[in-house]
Amino acid sequence: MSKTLVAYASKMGGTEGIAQAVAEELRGAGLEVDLRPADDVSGFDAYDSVILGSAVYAGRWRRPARRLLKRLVAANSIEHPIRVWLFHSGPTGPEHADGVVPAPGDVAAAAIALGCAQPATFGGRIETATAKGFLAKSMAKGDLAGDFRDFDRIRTWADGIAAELSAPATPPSH
Ligand SMILES: Cc1cc2nc3c(=O)[nH]c(=O)nc-3n(C[C@H](O)[C@H](O)[C@H](O)COP(=O)(O)O)c2cc1C
Repeated sequence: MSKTLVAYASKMGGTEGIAQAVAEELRGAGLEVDLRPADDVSGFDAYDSVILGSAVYAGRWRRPARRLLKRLVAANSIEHPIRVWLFHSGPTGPEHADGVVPAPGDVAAAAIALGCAQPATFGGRIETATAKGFLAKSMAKGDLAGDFRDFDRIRTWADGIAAELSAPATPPSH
């Protein structure tokens, strides 16, 4: 039985909530799923598919997600092919939340190496109750404050992955 890893790097819990929703959706579709913080993944032997997501801070992925992505590129091989989907969460504020955040260069390059799609962008969250650090706390009082995670969109994205993972493998065409 194939198993899917949903891994995430989150500082204030917003991206963790997205990863939880993705994992729930896949489980609801009958798939076997492990949900883990990116820095708590020991290896990929048990998985034939991985969904990796990170919060975006100052235009970059969080370090545990960057590290895991590098390990994923190294682990993916003809002997053990791993199907990969990426997402990131960041934009907040009514004017930005639906926008696409381009993949940081290292992430874009890794997606090409893995042969997977560039990361899907989901809106982020900055709220007083969960903000960590001086900058986030002051942003939580400004125009960008709020929870802009669209869980319908997130679940629809996860449903698409579940459908791909559940589809019978296509035989090679000759
Ligand atoms: C200091 C700081 C810098 C941020 N930089 C970016 C950024 O460069 N791009 C972006 O889209 N979002 C940025 N954000 C928004 C966060 O990505 C958003 O709040 C996200 O939901 C945080 O995820 P987390 O709760 O999983 O840590 C920033 C937020 C803070 C507090």
